[in-house]
Amino acid sequence: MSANHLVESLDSKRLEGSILTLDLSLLFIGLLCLGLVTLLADYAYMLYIHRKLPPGPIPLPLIGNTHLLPENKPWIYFEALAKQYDSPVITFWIGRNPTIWINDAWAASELLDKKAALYASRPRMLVFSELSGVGQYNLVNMYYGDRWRVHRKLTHQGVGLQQVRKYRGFQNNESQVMAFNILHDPERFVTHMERYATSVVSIIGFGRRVASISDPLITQVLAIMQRAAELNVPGKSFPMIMETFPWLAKFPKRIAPWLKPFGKGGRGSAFYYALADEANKTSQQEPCYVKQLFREAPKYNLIPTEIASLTGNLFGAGSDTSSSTLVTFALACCAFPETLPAAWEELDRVVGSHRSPSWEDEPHLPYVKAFVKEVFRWRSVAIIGGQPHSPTKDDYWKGYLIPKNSWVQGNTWAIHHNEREFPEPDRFNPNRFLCDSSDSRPFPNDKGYMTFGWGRRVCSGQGLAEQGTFISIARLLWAFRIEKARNKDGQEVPVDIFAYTNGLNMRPEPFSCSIVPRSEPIRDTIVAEGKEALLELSVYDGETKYTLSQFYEKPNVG
Ligand code: HEM
Repeated sequence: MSANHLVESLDSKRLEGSILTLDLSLLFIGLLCLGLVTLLADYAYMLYIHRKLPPGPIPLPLIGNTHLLPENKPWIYFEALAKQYDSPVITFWIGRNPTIWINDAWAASELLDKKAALYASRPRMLVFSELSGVGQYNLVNMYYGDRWRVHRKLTHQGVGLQQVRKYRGFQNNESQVMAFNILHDPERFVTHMERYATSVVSIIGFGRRVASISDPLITQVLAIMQRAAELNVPGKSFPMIMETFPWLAKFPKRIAPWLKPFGKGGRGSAFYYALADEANKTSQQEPCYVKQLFREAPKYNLIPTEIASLTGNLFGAGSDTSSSTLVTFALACCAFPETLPAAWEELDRVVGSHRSPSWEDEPHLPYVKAFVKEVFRWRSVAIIGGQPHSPTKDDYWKGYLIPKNSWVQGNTWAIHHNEREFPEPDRFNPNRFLCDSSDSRPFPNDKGYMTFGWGRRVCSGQGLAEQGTFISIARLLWAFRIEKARNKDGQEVPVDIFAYTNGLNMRPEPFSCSIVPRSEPIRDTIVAEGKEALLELSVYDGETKYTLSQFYEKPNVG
């Protein structure tokens, strides 16, 4: 090759290189422009829709309003937004999705109760439903439709209003055992409340009681439920940030460490199915919910994951909620001792010392009933009304659009915190629920609270929870003086009525209190009734060979 040829060939290589670089730059610029145009078009659409929706902060492209979310307790922030925009119904964009927050009882009733059929569905819930692995196999998450109807019907066969009266015997016994345990071990009152609530649903589901506070159903399952509830509150950290950026969930798990906490999904299903199958084969009890489910399974083509979710929901939806409500009751007693003498007077007059309250006493205990309602209202456990509802077609509220399939959440905190219905809302005041009291105000439903949700998705276990909460609070009020603890110097240890967990189901942060029987005759009655209750409950004694930890590495049950 001559020197000339060499120079020419070098030049042509350089030229080719330059053309390639130019091509790549053009491609890059082209893609950038396309991306920018798409982003602008998408943002223009967001702003266009935003104008039609209930008021709320202007969304940013892609992230919507997510950056505005507080680290903790967003329900307080949404309550403030409703005041700022002077509208009980507001819009808050989670990423590119507008979510609608209802902050007032009348608007909630108008939309979710009066238009129950329209708002009977759930929206897409990436974190709570899809990544958890059970999604549309669980009643709690299901879109409205035939399968939801089947699950709702089956759940009612277990804990519907007709059924729960039959459970009064063992529910009362378990509550007597709770009082007996608290008498002997008052420091661990929270654990005894958890055992009580878990045991009641365990007897219903599996015909087996939870006798010990170290039972894995309490130490493992309840702990995981509480953690899951904390993770599923709208927020800007993991995992909820994936509701803002759903594409983050599309990575293969081996290269996406943020998806690791979701494991293989469905291990809870495998555990609950194993418990159900075991109880179906071994339990001697009737009625026993799992036996009924296995009998109905062929008729409704229930797959194992569905059997697992129907039984698992008793624990997932029923035990933490019920026990947290009782912990709130204890906190209210400590913080508002002035509300107790009226309850004691009523209980002493109607019940006396030689027996504890029964359901037959209920009509004669109006103040205690009002006390229970105020516990449900004051610090409602499902603080944002459980899972969101979703309209099955476009709807309008005061001319504002509520789009089909959108995320519509009742903010129970704001609803129960409204000065108009509940003056001085942070003050625990049972008189609000006495109809002849000057503290009582109009409310859109007869119960006077919205603790159990709305419309067709109203809590399936409401009857069981209300029945159990009444008998337990009546008994604990009758049995004990529940007061602030005292330090070494005899001074009261203050309690903080705002120190609550950040979960979807909230409960008071740990606090110490003093729990002593109100009199010697009452102490004797607690002991006698507790021992008798244990004897009566012994028919439900039993063991399981399964714990949740055995299922950590096992796949879904199909
Ligand atoms: C104090 C106790 C309880 C409270 C405060 C409570 C509250 C709630 C709330 C607010 C909802 C959502 C309602 C809605 O979407 O409008 C709900 C749903 C549900 N609850 Fe409860 N609950 C309690 C106890 C129970 C118990 C004991 C069970 C069963 C044993 C249960 C089973 C369910 C189920 C299955 C759903 C889903 C219903 C559906 O989506 O169709 N809950 N609960």
